Amino acid sequence: MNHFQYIDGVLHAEGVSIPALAEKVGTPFYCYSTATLERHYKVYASAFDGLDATVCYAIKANSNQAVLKTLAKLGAGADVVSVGEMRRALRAGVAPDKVIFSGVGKADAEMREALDADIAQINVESIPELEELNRVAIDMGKKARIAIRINPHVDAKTHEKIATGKAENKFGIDWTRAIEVYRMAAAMEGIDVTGIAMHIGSQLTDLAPFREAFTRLSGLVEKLRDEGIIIRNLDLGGGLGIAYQGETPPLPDAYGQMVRETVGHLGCHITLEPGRLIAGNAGVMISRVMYIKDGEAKRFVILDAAMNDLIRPTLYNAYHEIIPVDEQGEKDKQALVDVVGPVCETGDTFGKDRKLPDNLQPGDLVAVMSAGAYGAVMSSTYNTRALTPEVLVKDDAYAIIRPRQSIDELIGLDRIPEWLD
Ligand SMILES: Cc1ncc(COP(=O)(O)O)c(C=O)c1O
Ligand SMILES: N[C@@H](CCCC[NH3+])C(=O)O
Repeated sequence: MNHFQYIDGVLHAEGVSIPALAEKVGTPFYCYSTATLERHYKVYASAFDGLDATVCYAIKANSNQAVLKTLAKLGAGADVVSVGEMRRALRAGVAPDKVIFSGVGKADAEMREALDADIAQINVESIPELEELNRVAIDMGKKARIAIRINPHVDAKTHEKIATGKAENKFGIDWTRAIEVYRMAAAMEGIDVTGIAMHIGSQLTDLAPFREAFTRLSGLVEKLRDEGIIIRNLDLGGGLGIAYQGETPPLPDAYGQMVRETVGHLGCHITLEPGRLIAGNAGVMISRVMYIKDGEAKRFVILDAAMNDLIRPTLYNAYHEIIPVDEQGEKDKQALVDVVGPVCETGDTFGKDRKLPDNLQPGDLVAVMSAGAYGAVMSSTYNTRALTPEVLVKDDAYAIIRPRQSIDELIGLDRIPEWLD
């Protein structure tokens, strides 16, 4: 069930009217549905029923404290990639033993804080990082529980900027060198080898690359066992895609079945790190039309949101459906327009040749759909535009979970060196 739908002629988020919300919050803003977040988490988690598995939500997708708390209350763990994200997860109430620290380059201070917090596992991505973690752990008189992230050299068949499992990608240790690096890690005083990790990319719409990668992973675990290196935790990463433009990605149940088939026999604890699947379709970005400009070649709909608010179309040529908040407008869609923002870049375009109503007016609201993941978290203040506010709805209630930043506050962050005074 979709929790963003037309009720009495206007788009609602659960029981909350979007135009009413826009009046109160101003535009643009992000709006998330609690019911959708919860449903996605539960559907995903239940795909692993009967397995010894933990769902560690990849908080990079949407790390607002209120979103994290919503998921933490359902029992979600967290996959974090910086000390900032780790603090967010712990502050939102995620238990430390359900926190996994991923990422290609962790600083000493981040390793120390992670060891102090006694989180479940640190995923190591290179030999130098392993050596550094060993040094830090010995210095602290601790043993770091680690997994080594393996790059399986599998093409995830996704956008090149979000594929992570190919030989030319910076992520993980080549699977061909895995045994050698595990031997090295097993001999280190400050390291406790507990797991193996993999994440081959994001927005995958086919199970085949996962199946290939996990089969390779399973072979590695068996080889490591032969060497006397016991792997207790398999971290399978995230990556399952969502529908942005009619894609039909596999459902979580089919993914869960494939996990059972490829690695179920190993008897390991399994960690999963979904991000987009949980948050993507649980959020929309609401924006107001500022101007309609009829150019010689095109009609442009100029929104008050821009690439700084939602970078995905600019960065990945990503498709986000754009719909009028007024239902009659949705029925009358016929004009082909380019939907753009006010930022001074040609790439500040949310969609080209999109169908919107002919009579769309300045002041009308539109919703940019599927914007709950990698939306607000990737926003910036480019063109000295304040960060976009975020709103969470639950039934008929709403809460502003990140207020609109004032522009003066933003400018006030700069410091003038004394020689300019
Ligand atoms: C290590 C790791 N885990 C999990 C994720 C979450 O991916 P997704 O949002 O595609 O589920 C990412 C991002 O791609 C990642 O790098
Ligand atoms: N930011 C990307 C996903 C990156 C996944 C992180 N490893 C997107 O918006 O599609």
